[in-house]
Amino acid sequence: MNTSSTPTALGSMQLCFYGAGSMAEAIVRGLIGQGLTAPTNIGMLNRQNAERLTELSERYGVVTAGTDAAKQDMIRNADVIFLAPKPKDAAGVLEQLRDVLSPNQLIVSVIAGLSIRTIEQLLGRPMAIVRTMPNTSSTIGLGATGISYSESVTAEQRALSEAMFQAVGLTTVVEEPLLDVVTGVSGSGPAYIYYMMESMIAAGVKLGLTVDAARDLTVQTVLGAAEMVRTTGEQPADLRRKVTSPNGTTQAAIETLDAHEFSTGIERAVARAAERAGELGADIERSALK
Ligand SMILES: NC(=O)C1=CN([C@@H]2O[C@H](COP(=O)(O)OP(=O)(O)OC[C@H]3O[C@@H](n4cnc5c(N)ncnc54)[C@H](OP(=O)(O)O)[C@@H]3O)[C@@H](O)[C@H]2O)C=CC1
Ligand SMILES: O=C(O)[C@@H]1CCC=N1
Repeated sequence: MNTSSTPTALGSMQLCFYGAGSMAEAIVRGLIGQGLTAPTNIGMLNRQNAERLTELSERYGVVTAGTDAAKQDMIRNADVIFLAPKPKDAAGVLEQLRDVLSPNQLIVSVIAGLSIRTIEQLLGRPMAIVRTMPNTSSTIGLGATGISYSESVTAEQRALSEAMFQAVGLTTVVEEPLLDVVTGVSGSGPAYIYYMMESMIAAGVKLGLTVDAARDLTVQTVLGAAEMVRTTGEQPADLRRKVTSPNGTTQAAIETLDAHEFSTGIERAVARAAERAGELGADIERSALK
């Protein structure tokens, strides 16, 4: 991935991941793997799972904070704070941060549905906030991240945050309301592909392939199809037509998918995920107004 625009400042900054789950790990692994910062510049904390923090520290060499005092220090000393708890825990986390943050710190949220306005309400003031929607493929540098900014985010902070997410994949800056759509397409998207792969593998096995053969063939098919779209620049629909011989096997399969309303199902799934992101955000907003 392109790291040529990486601000050199990042290497000397302290990052704090508030929440040490799957998404936080995916970003941390990507940042370290791409050499964007040293593990010792990365702090991670969670609510109570000490075993998880030990695992992360052993795996990546990051600094972790288990006690309340260590957590407070880590937050206070951070230049950039990534908010990575589940949406249901977000209001509590922001209330804990309210009196600890200072105005020069940059907040980067990965929390689905949580708006910049609600973050500011819960923090009690406007701040430099980067709202993002990444995905777990950031782990291997192939993430896809949508990004929006609060008004006070400076050009330098924008460059910094885009460089961080470009280090773990591609980024696209969108108007904030569209982040829910990004959630439906690429935030949740890996799960749709995994689900399809599960079905393809199960079908192959049911029809006589070994599990290994069904898995290998499915993985290579998905990888090859994605690379074909990416490298040829052709539309997926055109590439699909090239596989589909008149009255052949693919046509028979696509007709079967159509009979099960495949496209409608995917469209509805993306729209429902986007809608669900809005619902999660509205729930947090209600907590903010209490
Ligand atoms: N997973 C994904 O594919 C994606 C997730 N996201 C977003 O990322 C966020 C995190 O998701 P994910 O990583 O899957 O979730 P996980 O459940 O894996 O991780 C959540 C983390 O938050 C910590 N946490 C919860 N409450 C607190 C608290 N009060 N103080 C400190 N830490 C706390 C948990 O700690 P403990 O274990 O100790 O309770 C845990 O480390 C969500 O908001 C989600 O919307 C965005 C894009 C993709
Ligand atoms: O399922 C979720 O809510 C999170 C957000 C996007 C992917 N996982």
